[in-house]
Amino acid sequence: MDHFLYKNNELQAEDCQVAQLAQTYGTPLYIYSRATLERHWHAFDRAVANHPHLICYAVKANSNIAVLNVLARLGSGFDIVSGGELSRVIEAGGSPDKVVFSGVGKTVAEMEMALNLGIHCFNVESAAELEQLNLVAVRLGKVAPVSLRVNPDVDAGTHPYISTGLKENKFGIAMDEAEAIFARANSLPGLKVKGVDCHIGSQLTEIQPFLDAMDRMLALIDRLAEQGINIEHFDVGGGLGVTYDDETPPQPDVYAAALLERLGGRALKLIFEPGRAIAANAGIFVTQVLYLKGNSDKHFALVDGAMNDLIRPSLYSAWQNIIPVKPREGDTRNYDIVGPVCETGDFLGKNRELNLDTGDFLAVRSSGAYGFTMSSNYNSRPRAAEIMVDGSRAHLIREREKLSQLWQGEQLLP
Ligand SMILES: Cc1ncc(COP(=O)(O)O)c(C=O)c1O
Ligand SMILES: N[C@@H](CCCC[NH3+])C(=O)O
Repeated sequence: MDHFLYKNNELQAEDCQVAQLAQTYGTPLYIYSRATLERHWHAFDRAVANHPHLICYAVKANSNIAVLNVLARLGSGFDIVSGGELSRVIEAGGSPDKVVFSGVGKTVAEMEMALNLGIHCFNVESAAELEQLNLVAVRLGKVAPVSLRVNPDVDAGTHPYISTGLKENKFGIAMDEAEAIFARANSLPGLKVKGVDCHIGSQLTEIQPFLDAMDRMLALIDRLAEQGINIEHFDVGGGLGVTYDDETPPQPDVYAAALLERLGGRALKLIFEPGRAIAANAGIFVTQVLYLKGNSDKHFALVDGAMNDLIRPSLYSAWQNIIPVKPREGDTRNYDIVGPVCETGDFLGKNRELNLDTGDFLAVRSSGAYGFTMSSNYNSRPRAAEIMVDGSRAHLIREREKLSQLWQGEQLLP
């Protein structure tokens, strides 16, 4: 069930009126639905309920502390890519022993932090990183649980910028080097081999690339077993897509059932790292029309939200639905919805048929993932506020940035 629906011709966020929220908290504004976040997480967890598993929500999709806390309370694990994300998980009440640490460039300080907190597993992405992690662990008198991220060289069929499982991408260890690096990991005193990991890309709408990757990874796991290297878990990564427009990605139950079937009775624990599938449709981005302008063939709606708040349309030419918070009767016009940033590429959507007036609120749907987390202060614009609705209640979970925060920490020369 969608928790952002019209009621009496007004957009609601759960049981709250979006227009009222926009007036109370100001725009641009991110609004998340707690019920949707919980529903999406449970959909994943239920899909593998009969198999040993851990759902590690990918923090990069939406790292607001309240969002992480909602998921931590459900018992979620977390997939992190930095010390910053790890500290957010801890602040939000997440368990370090359910954290997997992905990323190609972990620093020594981040390794130390994660070892001292006792995370579930490091997803190691290169031979060089493996050696570094071993040194750090030995120095601290610890043994690091490791999984090697192997690049299965499959085409995820997604946008090139968010495809990660091809040989030409920077991620993971090449399949033909994997066995030797596993053997090396197995011989190092500071490491304990736990798993195998892959992640082939984001916003996948077909199941086949996941299955192709899985076949290659399972064949590797079987070869490792022959060498006496026993793998406890298989981390399948994230990447399950969502509906932005008319895509029909598999639902988590269909996706998980297909993976479980491929597993063929192997007693491997499965780790999932979904980000977008949990957070994207749990959020909207609300912006207000500042000015309408146009000429005989082009109409622009200048809104107070911009590419610094929501960069997906500019960066990936991503299409996200833009809907009026209070739809008007009457004729529509073809608008480009553009922000105040001084870039031609600053748009939230192009060619949208809408009936607009100055002061109207618009909602950009599916903005709960890779929205706020990718925002910036470009043009010295303060970051938007974030709120979470929970039934008829709304909670401010991050205040709009104040102008003075934009230069905090910067110093004049003496
Ligand atoms: C290693 C890893 N895990 C999980 C994710 C989450 O991906 P998604 O939000 O597509 O589920 C990503 C991002 O693509 C990633 O790089
Ligand atoms: N930020 C991307 C997804 C990247 C996933 C991170 N590995 C998006 O908005 O679609």
